[in-house]
Amino acid sequence: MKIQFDNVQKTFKVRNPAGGRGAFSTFTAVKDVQLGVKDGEFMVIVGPSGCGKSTLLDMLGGLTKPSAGQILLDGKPIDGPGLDRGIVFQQYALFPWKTAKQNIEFGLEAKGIPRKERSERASHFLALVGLAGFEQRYPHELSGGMKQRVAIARSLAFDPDVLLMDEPFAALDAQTRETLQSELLRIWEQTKKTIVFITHGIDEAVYLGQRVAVMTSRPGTIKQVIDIPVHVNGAEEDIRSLPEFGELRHEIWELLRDEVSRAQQQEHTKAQAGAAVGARG
Ligand SMILES: Nc1ncnc2c1ncn2[C@@H]1O[C@H](COP(=O)(O)OP(=O)(O)OP(=O)(O)O)[C@@H](O)[C@H]1O
Repeated sequence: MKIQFDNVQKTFKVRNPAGGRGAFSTFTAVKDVQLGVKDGEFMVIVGPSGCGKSTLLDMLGGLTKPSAGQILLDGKPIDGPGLDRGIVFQQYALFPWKTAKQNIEFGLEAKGIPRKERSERASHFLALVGLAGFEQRYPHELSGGMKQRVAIARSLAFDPDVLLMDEPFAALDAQTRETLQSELLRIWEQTKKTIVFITHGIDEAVYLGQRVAVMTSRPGTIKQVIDIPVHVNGAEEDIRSLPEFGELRHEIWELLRDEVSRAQQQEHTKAQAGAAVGARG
């Protein structure tokens, strides 16, 4: 396995609603997460809001550590961020004062890559994401979709083994999102990267993933992993209208439906408890 989540748990210390000194308790965001991702695999993680998807990805990126269990990358426990993993977030995080090309070159410079190679690599990856001819544009001169393409090109230019994507297309309009989804599949086929992609979107999960891991709501854990047959998962135009696509979408929707209502119930109970505390205080 390229990546192995081994009984991973993450807890946070949170303030109690009643307040006061020492009024902290432990909140379990994810627990018992057991999941393997194969080398070169496109794994999608889908789950209700707040179930711990970003927490899992942050731990994979080495931005935070598991409270229990471990995450292995190539058999070694992850111990902080590294250039072997590239992260693409929902927000583009580009430097506004640098052009598209300079945004990519900047990271490569920090990696010690010579000027000529930096320039070649930046142009190559901008072309790969469909932005040839836009090298000299500043972020404010690019659309949301284009900015996200630059962010993806920047991650790829580092040549990481693994690409971690946290709802990268969530802020885009539907048409741009679909275009970028099919481009991402094309790029994945060309580069053979291992991709872990997080989303709320069921269609997006079925369209992109070779496997889709469905999470439970609080505490987040893996409820089921669904295999997506090769012919359903592909860059061809009308894959979304295949009956199998609809069946898989429905299967995941049903798995999620119970979780979403459970999460809503939890919110409701929490709100009532908060109101009771407020009334007492
Ligand atoms: N630093 C933190 N301190 C306390 N609680 C946190 C912290 N980070 C996340 N959480 C809690 O952990 C849970 C999981 O959060 P996370 O952001 O991973 O969920 P998510 O599935 O990515 O949500 P969404 O889909 O809404 O982005 C949430 O209930 C959140 O409030």
